[in-house]
Amino acid sequence: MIVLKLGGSAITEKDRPETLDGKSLTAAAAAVSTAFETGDGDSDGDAIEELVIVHGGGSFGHHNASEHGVTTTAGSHDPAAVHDIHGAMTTLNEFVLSRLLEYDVPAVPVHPFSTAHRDSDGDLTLPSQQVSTLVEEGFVPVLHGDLVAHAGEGVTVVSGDELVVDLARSLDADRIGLCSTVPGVLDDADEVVPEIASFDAVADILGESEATDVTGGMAAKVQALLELEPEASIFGLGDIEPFLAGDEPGTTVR
Ligand SMILES: Nc1ncnc2c1ncn2[C@@H]1O[C@H](COP(=O)(O)OP(=O)(O)OP(=O)(O)O)[C@@H](O)[C@H]1O
Ligand SMILES: C=C(C)CCOP(=O)(O)O
Repeated sequence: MIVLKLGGSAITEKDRPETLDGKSLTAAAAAVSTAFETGDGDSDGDAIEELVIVHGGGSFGHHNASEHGVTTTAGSHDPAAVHDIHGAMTTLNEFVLSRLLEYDVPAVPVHPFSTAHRDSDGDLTLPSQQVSTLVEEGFVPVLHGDLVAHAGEGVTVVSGDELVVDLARSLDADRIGLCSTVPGVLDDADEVVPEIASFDAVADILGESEATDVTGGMAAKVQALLELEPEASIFGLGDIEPFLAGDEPGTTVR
């Protein structure tokens, strides 16, 4: 079981509201298709059979959430905000799904707003039975960063990264990959840091996203991945194929 996140910064023009990066999305869909269908998808030469995709927001969702003052902790009770933010994410989800379908990946949508919630401490509950059943039935579920019902706050944002971590646990994933617009976590000299084992060791070089982002950029990503038992890789668009083939491109978070 592989959980792969297509970062919003990789598949959209993150600094231009609601603008897709069509070329990058096509490259991502082609790479997933190669691994899923052709038989050279993993190190044994077998096609990948169990894959869950999560995508982020990029220029869809973050701008809308920022305008409405909604973050992962600060909520809203305004139905217009819900339609605006969730609507932007489902629009992007439609783009992602149709591109994957064009490449014969059996992609189907799962919208976290309709299935997940947070309690008053902000802890997320994301039922995974629907996702695992879809996988068993041969589909590739495609979830996305979204809004979720949040006790005491109305609705708050759930990032794709948080969904990845939650799904990796509940689905007992073997491999976790986060594709972003950077080739990995970069040090002060813009070189890829090959391995991260503690947050303190890299806290000084980790920052937020350069574009509008309500979920914390690279720092939040690394922090979330360090909580996981299995290793996770952070890599750029060109490394989706090697990752799905069994390599550990970019930065490995252990
Ligand atoms: N040390 C670092 N190495 C690499 N990127 C960093 C670093 N510090 C901050 N960043 C920023 O983090 C961004 C990646 O995080 P971001 O949350 O934008 O990625 P994403 O998951 O692809 O997008 P989204 O959150 O929209 O899904 C990079 O584009 C860069 O601007
Ligand atoms: C801003 C929204 C609604 C989702 C953000 O998801 P992310 O891009 O994975 O952080």
